[in-house]
Amino acid sequence: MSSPSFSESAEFLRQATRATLSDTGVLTKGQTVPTSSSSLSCCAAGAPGGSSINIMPYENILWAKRVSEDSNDIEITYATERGKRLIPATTVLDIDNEYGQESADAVVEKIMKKAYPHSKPGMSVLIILNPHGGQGKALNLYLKECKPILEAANCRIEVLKTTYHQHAIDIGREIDIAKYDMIACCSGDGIPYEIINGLYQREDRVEAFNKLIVTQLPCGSGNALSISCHGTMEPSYATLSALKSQIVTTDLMAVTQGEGTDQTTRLSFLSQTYGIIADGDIRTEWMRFMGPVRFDIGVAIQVFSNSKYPCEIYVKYVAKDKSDLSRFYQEHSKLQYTHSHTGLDEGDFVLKCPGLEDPVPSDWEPIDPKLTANLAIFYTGKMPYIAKGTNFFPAALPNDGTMDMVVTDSRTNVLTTAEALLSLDKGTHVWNSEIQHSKITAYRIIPHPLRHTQFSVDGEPFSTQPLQAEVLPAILKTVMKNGSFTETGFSKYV
Ligand SMILES: Nc1ncnc2c1ncn2[C@@H]1O[C@H](COP(=O)(O)OP(=O)(O)OP(=O)(O)O)[C@@H](O)[C@H]1O
Repeated sequence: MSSPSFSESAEFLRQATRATLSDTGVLTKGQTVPTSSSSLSCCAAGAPGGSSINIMPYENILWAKRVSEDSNDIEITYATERGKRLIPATTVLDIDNEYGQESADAVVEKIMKKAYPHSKPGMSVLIILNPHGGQGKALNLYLKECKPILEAANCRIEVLKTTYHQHAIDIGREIDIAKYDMIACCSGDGIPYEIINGLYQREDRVEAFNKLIVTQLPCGSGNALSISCHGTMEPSYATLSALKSQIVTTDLMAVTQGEGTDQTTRLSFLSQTYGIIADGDIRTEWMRFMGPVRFDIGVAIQVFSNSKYPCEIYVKYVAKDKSDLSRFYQEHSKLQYTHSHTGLDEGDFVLKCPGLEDPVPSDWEPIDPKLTANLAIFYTGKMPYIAKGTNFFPAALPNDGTMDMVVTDSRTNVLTTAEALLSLDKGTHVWNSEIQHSKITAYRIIPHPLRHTQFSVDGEPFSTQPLQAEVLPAILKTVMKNGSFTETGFSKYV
């Protein structure tokens, strides 16, 4: 099915509508500009005397330009709600020049500055599209929801489709970084993971991470990056957020397995898990046709069968118990996380922890062996939402230099575990006294090879060799709608 082109979906008002600029948007009086009921989109307000005032918020404006050299009328293209998604629309306005002798060009410049306070208009965007993503829906979602917004915002767009498993690693390793401002992954979480790792494997990785913004336009079945950063699962809303939001440099986690020359390190932006959750994902691979619900089923099966995953875990804590963690969160959540960052150097990518062949450092603590002999869930993460409605790491902060760790014991009453898992949407599970929740900078986990299982790193299967991870602070440029992660509600409880 072909998607509506921009000109088909736009609503043109041929006659210029009188308008003025306000602090928050462009105001039109009397005549109605196409509007929507969404607060994110344009909204109409009643004015005294029955005439209406319509507000087109700057955050929805994609482009402004003079209609022609002979006219002072200004054509504005903006995102407006249609059903559940945003589409571009265009209107022509005769904007009051109440700012002295300003020319129409100066008014256009003013609108564009207000429309793009955090980013460059007309970015050069490389779309990495996984045609199999989201049970095969990714291409259609891109054409219908993302492309019209990108085109209306005058982005330079190049699309690369992945044609084999891990293709995006090769793309990240080989692309000409000079050509792009942003890599937008029209996919699930697998493609951003691969792109980040491809960039990491480049000789010029410092330049690559200094230059490129990596984001997700949610077209997969797991879209944690978009939910955590854009606060939405809707690709058109995420596209608007990708173009407009503040750039934040987030921490990543370096995950190492193997020793000496066999050592491999991968970057993880989301999470690593071992035990029930990893098994729930891996053992239900065959249920992929069911979509995300397969994961819930997998976890429920493991919880109710009281599965345990014996291992040893050594941790470098920053905030071990819940009260330390609350204090740490209060201090760090107030910090400003946005900055334009071009100052990385090779030292930022060098691992600081000893290799797996070396002893665990003396300032790392073992988790109680009685617990790890009966481990149910080991989960470390950097982003709050690991799936829609799953607020697993509500205390996660973009660049606090830590990862959040959640550990549970299979000896805990099944109903207590189930209750904790049922409160994942609110993120209140971390307050359950049976759940260990800490902020850490590094860990080593050594599974006891008793059963056939795997680690899951950003949703990708990793073998059950010993695994070590450490935080690489503030190295990935991404965009976050409010300059930080999507609200989790954690601050209400600290
Ligand atoms: N053309 C392709 N053929 C086979 N595998 C592919 C292809 N393109 C990408 N992949 C693989 O698909 C996997 C999942 O990608 P992605 O996260 O985008 O999709 P998803 O719909 O969220 O799937 P998942 O349910 O696995 O999270 C990645 O491991 C990636 O390497």
